[in-house]
Amino acid sequence: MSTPFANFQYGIYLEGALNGKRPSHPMGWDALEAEATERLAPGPRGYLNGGAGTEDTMRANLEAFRRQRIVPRMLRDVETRSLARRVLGTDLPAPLLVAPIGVQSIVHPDGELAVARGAAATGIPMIASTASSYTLEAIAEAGTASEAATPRWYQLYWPRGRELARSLVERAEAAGYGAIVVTLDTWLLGWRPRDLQQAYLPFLESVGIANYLSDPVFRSTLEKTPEEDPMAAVGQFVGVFSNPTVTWDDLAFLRECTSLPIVLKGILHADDAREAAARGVDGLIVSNHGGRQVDGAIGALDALPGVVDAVGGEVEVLFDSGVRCGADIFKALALGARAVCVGRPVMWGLTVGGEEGVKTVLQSLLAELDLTLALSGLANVDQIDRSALTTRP
Ligand SMILES: Cc1cc2nc3c(=O)[nH]c(=O)nc-3n(C[C@H](O)[C@H](O)[C@H](O)COP(=O)(O)O)c2cc1C
Ligand SMILES: CCCCC(=O)C(=O)O
Repeated sequence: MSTPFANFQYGIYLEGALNGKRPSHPMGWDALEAEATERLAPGPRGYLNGGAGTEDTMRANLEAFRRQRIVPRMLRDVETRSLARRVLGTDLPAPLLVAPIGVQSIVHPDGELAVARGAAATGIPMIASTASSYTLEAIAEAGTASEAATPRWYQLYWPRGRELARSLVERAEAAGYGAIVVTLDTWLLGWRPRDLQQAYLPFLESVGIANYLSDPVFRSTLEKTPEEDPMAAVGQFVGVFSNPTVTWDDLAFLRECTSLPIVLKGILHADDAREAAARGVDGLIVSNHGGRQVDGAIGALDALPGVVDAVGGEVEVLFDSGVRCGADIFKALALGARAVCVGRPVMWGLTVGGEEGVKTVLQSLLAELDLTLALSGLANVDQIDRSALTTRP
């Protein structure tokens, strides 16, 4: 049986030919970005599209993909194909997830609820951010309304105060999230000139703090309820959302809090990957946060092979930062990623078309990946390896 994503594009051609019906949003990745960018108000636009400092690392993420080129093989019977892959003990329809992105209601009022629904419709797991505009419980419910089987993961910003960390993790486990993704690269927000220029930070408008306002431990630290004094709650959030004192030794505490797989997001150095493996974590995400944190940092794809070589056999290595099309997913898989997370393109789909836009972006990525696989002479994702690529100087 061929992949469930095969021939997605023929459906679009047919709709156009038979019914004169064109897709409601752009089908080219650059056009999608351009349309979303045009629609957004300056504050959210800068927040979504911007990076740290000179944005050198944000560009390096894209350039790293352009340096890798696929060398297709021929005459290999690619009629029967599969994108399916088991990731952290769960069978996924494809090695693809939606990266954790906070404050999604700044681009569309339905925010994470629309992403949860759009992702569930394709079977692709969403990683819900701690800094979401809706509570983690509401996001879980939105994601199960249509397709009960789609897994979801929870991304933790490790806060100041272990009891708050425990509370968030226990809530996520109770709400059916299947893994805890701890983000390591954002103990402090990076230097982001586009946001500084506009004095724009969504949290100051109370966006992205729903999980805190609904948390009994967080609420117990406030003198007045958030309903009585919203700005005091925002101030408290800014003070506790992330905890730069956390070290490797603290991971043992997290392990005590949950039996779910633990994934560390933001690993770039092979020695950190080895340390993570030695501490018994289940997975890593090679990521530089989309170039939003350390300007001048290595392009994420350039860091991937070193991390895979260091620990690929012991720990599942996932990837994000700079994925813009099906070929990019293929390239990251070829360099050893077990699965790939897509970030900004999903937000552009959300901006342009809400739930439908998210669904279209994910379906398009899957269809493109399937076609890239087949046209490269491969029948399933396990056959993608480094021999499929050549490096352009
Ligand atoms: C607007 C925005 C918000 C983000 N919020 C979070 C977040 O709350 N938690 C997190 O771990 N990463 C967050 N990230 C980083 C993404 O998970 C991911 O690493 C990044 O988007 C990858 O870069 P790309 O989208 O350019 O491919 C955010 C990224 C963007 C663009
Ligand atoms: C509290 C920070 C959440 C958003 C984030 O991670 C980003 O803007 O990159």
